[in-house]
Amino acid sequence: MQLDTIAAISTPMGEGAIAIVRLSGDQAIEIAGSLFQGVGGKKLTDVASHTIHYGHILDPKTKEVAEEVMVSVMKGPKTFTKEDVIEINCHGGLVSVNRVLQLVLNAGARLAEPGEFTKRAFLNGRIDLSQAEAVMDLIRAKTDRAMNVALGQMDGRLSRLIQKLRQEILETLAHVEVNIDYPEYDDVEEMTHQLLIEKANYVKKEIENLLQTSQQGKILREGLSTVIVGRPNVGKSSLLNSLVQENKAIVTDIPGTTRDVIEEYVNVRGVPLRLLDTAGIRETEDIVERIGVERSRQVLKEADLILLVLNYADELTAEDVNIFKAVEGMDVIVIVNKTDLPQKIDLGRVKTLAREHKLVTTSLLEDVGVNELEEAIASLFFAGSIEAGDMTYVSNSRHIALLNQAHQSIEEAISGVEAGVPIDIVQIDLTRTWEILGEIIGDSVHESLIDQLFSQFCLGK
Ligand SMILES: Nc1nc2c(c(=O)[nH]1)N(C=O)[C@@H](CNc1ccc(C(=O)N[C@@H](CCC(=O)O)C(=O)O)cc1)CN2
Ligand SMILES: Nc1nc2c(ncn2[C@@H]2O[C@H](COP(=O)(O)OP(=O)(O)OP(=O)(O)O)[C@@H](O)[C@H]2O)c(=O)[nH]1
Ligand SMILES: [Mg+2]
Repeated sequence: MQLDTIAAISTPMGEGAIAIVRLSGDQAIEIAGSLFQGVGGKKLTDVASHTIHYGHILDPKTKEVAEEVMVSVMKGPKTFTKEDVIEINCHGGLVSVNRVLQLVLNAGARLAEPGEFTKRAFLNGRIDLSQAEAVMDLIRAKTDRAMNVALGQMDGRLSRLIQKLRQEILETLAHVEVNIDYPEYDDVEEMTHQLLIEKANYVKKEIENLLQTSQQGKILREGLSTVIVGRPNVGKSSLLNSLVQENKAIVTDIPGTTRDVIEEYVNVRGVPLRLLDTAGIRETEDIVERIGVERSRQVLKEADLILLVLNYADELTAEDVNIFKAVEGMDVIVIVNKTDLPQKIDLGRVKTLAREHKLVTTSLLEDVGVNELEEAIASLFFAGSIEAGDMTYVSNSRHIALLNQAHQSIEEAISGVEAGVPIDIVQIDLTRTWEILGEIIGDSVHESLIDQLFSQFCLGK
């Protein structure tokens, strides 16, 4: 594929030890060579591939030294984009790296769009779409486990599975075709039906298995949305601080301290949590606090896990009971906090209200019970099973949506065969399933979708 030469800063925009301007395309080496002055006059166009060279970038107009650099020269196709790639390693700092980028653009490169390097890796056949999406997940991974899922997908784990299923469908279609072409055998119709049902059920089951990993996959990717709720002053913000092991949320003895929802990511025994501290729920005249309480109620609805905090040193109130009602049917851990103070709460009643939910007592002030709470969170979710390293997880909502569609169309094919629908109609459903699965790996996707996906990447990636 013939594409123009692109360039961008591939390191974060800020102060760093080193910053990289990356170029990719036919003209990459020539453009960099026109600006580079190496030791002893060596030319980038003459050097061996996959070598790095010390020298200076000169402004061609003034002949002045713009930067002291190391330049990597990598000739395609053994590069990330499969094109010629140049990486100019500059001193960190925005001015220097921007100056080099400007010179590179003046010398004939075009500023890359966000994700355009990875898009080229895709267009040139190095990676498929689900692998490219994994690159993005990798950058955004917030925990080790999320990163491992992304690495697995980048490695093509999901792609291989999808390809296997597509191959299965293709072979089935071919088989059916042959049977139709030789209808002189008596039992051909019977055999075709049986084969179709068998194969389609296999594919359906595999799709279901994948979809089953999607909840955990999504949790690994985005973190388990965990909302801390409770009346004012029970210790919700103290709990957030204790779990993230930092004073992120303001804690005071004034009820109504937290007004807005506070969000923090934390890894609790390998379970990635997106932890949300909320304003204490109560009736209030204070306008700001009231908005806060309303927000608390809203985030509650989208939670995967509720940490419901009660005060050990206070009697249960109607508000506490209301909060129990608001979280009915959700995954809840009940935390009775402030056990260092004299007991006023009726624990028997708490147990009745908590029903099957886990109950943990804590004194956040004295750091008691936090271990038990972490244990409860971990056991509630992965039950250790996530450790199984070579699982394939589906975590991307685009993939999940496509798998659901594929599942529906394969079901239609199966019920079609069972209802005695003509084979050519069934073939259409199977072909459709094959196409939908292809969209996951980018085999049959529209260009606008590809553009949209890659535009979500960082600039320079
Ligand atoms: N400096 C730098 N670091 C980087 C990248 C980069 O582009 N530049 N990457 C960019 O995201 C990642 C590494 N990803 C890469 C993937 C494949 C190839 C590559 O050239 N593969 C060839 C050659 C392998 C070989 O030497 O045999 C190939 O598979 O054909 C390079 C980088 C992370 N670190
Ligand atoms: N004695 C005791 N005090 C605690 C404990 N946990 C928290 N506190 C104190 O209780 C007060 C309220 O704690 P916060 O964490 O701000 O409570 P909150 O639920 O976030 O309160 P709002 O944001 O107002 O809803 C603070 O003075 C904390 O230091 C505990 O286990 N024991
Ligand atoms: Mg608070």
